Amino acid sequence: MDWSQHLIPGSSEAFYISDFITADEEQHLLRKINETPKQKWKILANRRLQLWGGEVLQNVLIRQEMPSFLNKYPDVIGRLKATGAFASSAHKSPNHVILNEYLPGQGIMPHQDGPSYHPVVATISLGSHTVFHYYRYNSDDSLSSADTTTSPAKGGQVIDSTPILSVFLEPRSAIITTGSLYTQHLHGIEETRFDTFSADGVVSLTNSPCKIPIANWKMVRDEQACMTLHEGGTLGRRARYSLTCRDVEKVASGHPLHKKRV
Ligand SMILES: O=C(O)CCC(=O)C(=O)O
Ligand SMILES: [Fe+2]
Repeated sequence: MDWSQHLIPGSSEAFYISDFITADEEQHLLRKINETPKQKWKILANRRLQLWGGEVLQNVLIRQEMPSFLNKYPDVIGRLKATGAFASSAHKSPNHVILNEYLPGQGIMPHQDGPSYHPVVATISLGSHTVFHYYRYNSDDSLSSADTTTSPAKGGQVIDSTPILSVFLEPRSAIITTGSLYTQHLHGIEETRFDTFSADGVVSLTNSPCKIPIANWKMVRDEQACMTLHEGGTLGRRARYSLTCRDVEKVASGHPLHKKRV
């Protein structure tokens, strides 16, 4: 993988790959996601999610088999492994996937992913674009916080509401976040039904008058998105499904792979 070609301008730790999966693969994944049994969904206050590869308990993965739509067709896991992004992680490959569903108007508050994972995350977007922001803490004395999968800032740390880096994620793209962008910063998606852009890749934030440059706007391929980013305009969000792929460094031994632990 020629990483320099995918490096997001303004960052040395985030990489954007458009069309990481094909439109046919995306349709297949969306169909499989729709067909998963209801009880596989975990219902949160403002979105639903599924866990694949197992559950993480006290930073340890209790393994379950990956579904074939993640490691056979399409072989998302193998393709991510082949990029080399996980070359220095414990298993040299993601072993855990969170599938998040965002209906229009849903998002995820700024948070850190916590210490269970090797500090590389690959996120694949399906079904809709979104705008993804990275934030920093305001104070220097910020403790490195989260001990769960997605916990908001804790312990009185103040988050700077102006993102340090903002990216446009097309359906079928992958974004790979590494290093201090993972370990020291937060990430989140605003809760909005529409994203409003002004010319040359600038997005309006929903909760403040701020306008923020989209760092990867010149890397976007989709024709309509490209035009909107160039000329300004509004893009409505559709239902987005994201695959957040990571390597949980500690894996419990001695548990049969196929049996779910209760
Ligand atoms: O949906 C996304 O793109 C981000 C999800 C996320 O940050 C998480 O699951 O920790
Ligand atoms: Fe996250």
